[in-house]
Amino acid sequence: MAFSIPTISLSKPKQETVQALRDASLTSGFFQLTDIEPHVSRELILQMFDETRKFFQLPSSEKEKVTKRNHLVGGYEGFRFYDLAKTGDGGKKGEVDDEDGGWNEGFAIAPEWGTNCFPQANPSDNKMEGIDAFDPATFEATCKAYFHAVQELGRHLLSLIAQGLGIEQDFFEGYLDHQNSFCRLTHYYRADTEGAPTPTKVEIGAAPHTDWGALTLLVQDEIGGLQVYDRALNQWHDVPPHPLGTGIVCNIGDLLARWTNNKYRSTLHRVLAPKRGVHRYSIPFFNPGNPSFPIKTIYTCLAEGETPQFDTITAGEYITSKHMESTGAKKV
Ligand SMILES: O=C(O)CCC(=O)C(=O)O
Ligand SMILES: [Fe+2]
Repeated sequence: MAFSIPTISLSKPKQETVQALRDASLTSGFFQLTDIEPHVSRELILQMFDETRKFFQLPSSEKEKVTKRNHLVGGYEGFRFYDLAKTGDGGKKGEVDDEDGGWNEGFAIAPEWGTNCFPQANPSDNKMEGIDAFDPATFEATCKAYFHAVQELGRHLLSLIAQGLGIEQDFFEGYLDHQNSFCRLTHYYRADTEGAPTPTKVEIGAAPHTDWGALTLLVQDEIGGLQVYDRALNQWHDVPPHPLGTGIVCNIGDLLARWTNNKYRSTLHRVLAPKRGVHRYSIPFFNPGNPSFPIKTIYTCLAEGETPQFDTITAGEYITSKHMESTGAKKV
């Protein structure tokens, strides 16, 4: 079957959506959601992207004041904070120069982490010539509103996914009841340095990787660059952007693959760097979940006589190990 990333409308009858989510999870592991308006309004997405752009336009010295201290708090992550190529089979494909990955900077937000990860008001520092003024209070309020809207949509989708797996609708509630979900506002950029040699290999914004949690919900702007790996044809497949605010890209993460004995696909994906001088913004929402929740193969995912491919592990153990692989960070 040809590889495709299906579009799933949230305005269809529930049973149809449950089936469409199941089919997509079993095949590409990626789908594009449309008709999201009752859950996350277009206006809120546009506002969030506006705030994101203003934040990243701040001078580095301002952004660095809110640098992320460890993986349990939010904050700013400078260029090349993560080396996703180290987290799995992503870096081994030989298409990418080792030195040429990770042309992105990020800001991780999670209201549960408290407010001290957000920039504090300091009007004289937070203004740059020629660009819109950055107002920390508006930034924080928008981040929180956006986060809560996407978090609730994620919860809704996981209840539909549970139904598609033939298990109790609230199966994932225990995973979500103490969630460590976060959004990573992301800015992809590679300066257009005059006289720089023409790249001989693809330039990478985010190295090939799989996502670690249950389900990722991503809003990307209209620049494009996200690609998904088609194992059967051994080639990369573009995930075309929708007009900003009208769609959300979702993908199954490693924990759902483990829960389902690898039936639901945690698919390798990457982001090409935008053309030099072009800015790209995207905002993924990740839900790594309750750290003490056990990730044990779901009984409906084992045929008679089939054995689990993975040992039971807690969500926290898995996510922490991935975080450490990708950043070289010490356990906190
Ligand atoms: O920016 C994108 O399109 C995808 C980013 C991504 O895959 C990630 O942050 O895990
Ligand atoms: Fe990803």
